[in-house]
Amino acid sequence: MSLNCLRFVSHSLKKPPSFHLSYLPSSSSSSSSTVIVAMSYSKELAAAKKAASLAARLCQKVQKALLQSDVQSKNDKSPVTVADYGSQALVSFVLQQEIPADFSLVAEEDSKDLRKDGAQETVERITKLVNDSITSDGSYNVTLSTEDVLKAIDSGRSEGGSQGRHWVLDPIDGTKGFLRGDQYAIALALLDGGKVVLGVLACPNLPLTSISAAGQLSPDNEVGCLFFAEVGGGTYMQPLDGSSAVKVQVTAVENPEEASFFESYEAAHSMHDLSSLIAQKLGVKAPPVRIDSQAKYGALSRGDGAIYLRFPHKGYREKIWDHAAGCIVVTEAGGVVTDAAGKPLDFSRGKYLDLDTGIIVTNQKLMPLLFNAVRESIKEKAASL
Ligand SMILES: Nc1ncnc2c1ncn2[C@@H]1O[C@H](COP(=O)(O)O)[C@@H](O)[C@H]1OP(=O)(O)O
Ligand SMILES: [Mg+2]
Repeated sequence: MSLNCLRFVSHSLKKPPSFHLSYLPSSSSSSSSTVIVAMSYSKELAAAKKAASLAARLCQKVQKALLQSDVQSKNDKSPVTVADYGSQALVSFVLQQEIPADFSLVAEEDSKDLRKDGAQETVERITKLVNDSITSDGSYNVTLSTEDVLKAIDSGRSEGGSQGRHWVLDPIDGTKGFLRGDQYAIALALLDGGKVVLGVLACPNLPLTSISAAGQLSPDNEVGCLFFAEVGGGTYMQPLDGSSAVKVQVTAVENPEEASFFESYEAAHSMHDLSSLIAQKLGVKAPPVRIDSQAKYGALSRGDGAIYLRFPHKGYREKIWDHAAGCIVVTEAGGVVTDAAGKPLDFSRGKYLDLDTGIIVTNQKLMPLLFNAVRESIKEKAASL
């Protein structure tokens, strides 16, 4: 049991902020009293924030160079490859330094392609980026070799599951957005016993103030948000540069006519025609706000929009790293995240989410209306095929 796990016995305990309560059988076999274990994940949360912020800085550096480069190299996918692996290596390194015990990481990348002939130069670029990030932070007096970096990437090979603790990482969520110069996120969560207990979303290009319904950024708008949430502790947002955090809440909008909705920028990732039908049924007036990555969950958690609709095309299987951090960021801000059948997302079954058709997100008041509109629209769409 971790050091930051507090144990006490109570019959009328109120849930304290930032603590997650779970019930265990009493350690005394003769007693029938209930022992309540209050878990604080503050050390893990601090490590996750540090890891995601450093990875965001690494990604920003690569994206800046990419956007300044000529047209030909903009068509080249290698910058995102380098940033993706670099981000995973860095997050893995920081987490292992900060929380070494029982380390387990479920992450999107592995080093297979990097160990192939011809990849040496890429591995060296990644290693340099990671070492530059470690040096600029100043807390770790080490220089990683290329093999250290490959090993750090490969430590993300865990399968997750319902037992124990597992970090869950998408090192760059929204690679298409990253290449376009738009939104992307570094998404990191912790599972404990199959439940998401903390989540951090670093969104380097998300404005600090609400994004407009048109999704347009004003040129003087400062960007770079870090959202973080711990079970029972609410959701907070702070600038990625580290200044103080503010508590955020999903919108209180109850009238769908006043709601706006988020969906994927990429039509290949979510059926825009289905979300348009749902919005029409609900009476939503605003046009969809299309942005890449789990930045959608972050924006929703602070009330920029009221609804997030995600309906991948047939056959696509959702991965846990694409939703774990976003899900807790929204639920701790008062929102609800379910699949299209109204069931909560189950992160305990390994790398994949086993869900019905799609993911819908909104506040508690709007969910019943949204759920009905989703069911009707899915039926209508199926009947028209
Ligand atoms: N065909 C697909 N349908 C749905 N999601 C997809 C598909 N292909 C990739 N994705 C994933 O969607 C996420 C981005 O969603 P959005 O467009 O809403 O930002 C990424 O994690 C991306 O995975 P990957 O990270 O492997 O590219
Ligand atoms: Mg992703």
